[in-house]
Amino acid sequence: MRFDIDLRLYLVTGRELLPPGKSYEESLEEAIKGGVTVVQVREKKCDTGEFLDIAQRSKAICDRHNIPLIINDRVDVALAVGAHGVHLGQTDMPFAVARKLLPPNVIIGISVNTVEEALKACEDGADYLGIGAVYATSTKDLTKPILGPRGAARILTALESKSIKTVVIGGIKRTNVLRTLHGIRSSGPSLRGLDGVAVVSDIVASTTPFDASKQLYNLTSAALTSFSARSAPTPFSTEALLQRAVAAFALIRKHGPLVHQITNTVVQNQSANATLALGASPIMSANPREVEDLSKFPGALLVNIGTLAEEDTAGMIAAGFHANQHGKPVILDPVGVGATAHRRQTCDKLLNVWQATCIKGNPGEIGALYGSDEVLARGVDSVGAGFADPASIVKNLARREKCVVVMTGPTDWISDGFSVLRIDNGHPLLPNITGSGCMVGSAIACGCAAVSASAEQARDKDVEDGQLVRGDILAGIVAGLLAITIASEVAGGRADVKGTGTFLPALIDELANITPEIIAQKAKLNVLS
Ligand SMILES: Cc1ncc(COP(=O)(O)OP(=O)(O)O)c(N)n1
Ligand SMILES: Cc1nc(C(=O)O)sc1CCOP(=O)(O)O
Repeated sequence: MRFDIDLRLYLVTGRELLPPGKSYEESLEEAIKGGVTVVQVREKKCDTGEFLDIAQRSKAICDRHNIPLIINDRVDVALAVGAHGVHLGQTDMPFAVARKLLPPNVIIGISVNTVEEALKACEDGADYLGIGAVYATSTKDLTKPILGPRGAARILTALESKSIKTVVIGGIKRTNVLRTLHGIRSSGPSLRGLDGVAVVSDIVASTTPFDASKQLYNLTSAALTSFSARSAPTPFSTEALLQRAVAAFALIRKHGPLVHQITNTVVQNQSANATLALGASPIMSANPREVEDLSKFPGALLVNIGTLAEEDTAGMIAAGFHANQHGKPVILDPVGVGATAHRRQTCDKLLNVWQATCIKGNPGEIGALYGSDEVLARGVDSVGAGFADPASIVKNLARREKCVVVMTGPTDWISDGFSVLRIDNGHPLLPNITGSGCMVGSAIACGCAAVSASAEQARDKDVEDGQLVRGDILAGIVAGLLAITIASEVAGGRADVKGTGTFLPALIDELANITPEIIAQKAKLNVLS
């Protein structure tokens, strides 16, 4: 029977990173007191005698606090100090040899960077996997590709049927740990997530390792507890969702939340006017120097890659990162992502840094993100008849990206990865004005901003709940979609609207005129599953 270790906060040591004046023992003990649940001694530069000495001193501290100790690379050192386990990389002693040398109760963890390595380690009988590197790190010279949360999630998806424990490593910090845990989950039915995170510099390089590990532990523990308490959401009826969406719409007017929009130069003005008409407050800025401050206001962030200027990308990356950190919903509008390799690479980069709350696109854009060529894009537009099975496309992409996916068109298809819904509101003039899709993105962002601001106002900030965003996000998204599509119907039906030129100002007027009652009355919403 092997040790059953709690992997929630796995400290990997790094003596060379200690801040001046902090001893190794002091730092380790403070980190353990803060919440570290397992310690790995990692020494890459010392000889065997020094390694043994450090391992013995670490073991004494860990024993005092009843925390298991793992030794990096060296089976002999692990045996000599009576460690609870050994961590082996792909080029270290082969698993089978280490297994033979170690007592049966000593655990073996294996580093993996690919699905193949993960499956092989499971077959061999490893006790846990260290998946990495998730992000760039200066703690180690990486020789394998950086996985990003989505690459790590692909490994977890391949482990659907396995019971092996997993942690991730590489660049994990207090600022990104929630986003990491939320993003790295299997796309399969089990939705399995990680068992913990392994951290070096965010704890070891800190002058206050107690605080660092306490925060990391609280965030990780709360997130993992919230995942284990959660199964597939309870199914809901069309009527119930409509009620939620109507309530969410009313919150836009009640809170007037800030909607930070990094959007393209073609539509800035009309997106800002649509946001104001709905009752929210737009701010249009891609400047990396101010996105952190903006992320502190309740509301939402919209990232629209429509005119993708080089200088805007840094702002998009930083804005999403800080929005995740402050619990703000992030809406990605991947305009024209199918049109160029640069747009595809940019979306990949964005989605590997931050976790989107909602991805909204036309069929060409959603197909390009999904990796399907069933519907092709011409520039920013979709071409062809659409997907044969749009419900499966939105549901599968939502599961993969851990967010709500909205695919717009005469019918809007929406999924959170569990339910699929459709909305059949809209007017034929809507797609004929430039930037109508971008305004839909702004309306969705307004709905998300409202439910999030309302939930943030109500929550007890002293209790860590492990959530990345709060509020009834699906209802907020549906509220935004219904508001703009219904407003387009009313505007398009007006006698003074003669074509696209008169339609746009009428649409802005009708966005301002729309009420919860009009939404409840005119919604063509259907929950399909
Ligand atoms: C928990 C955890 N995961 C991965 C590693 C990396 O181990 P390895 O591949 O052996 O590389 P080095 O740490 O030896 O540089 C780890 N140490 N811990
Ligand atoms: C020891 C180690 N192994 C990695 C891997 O990818 O296998 S990354 C890494 C260093 C992690 O340090 P930090 O938390 O400071 O980024």
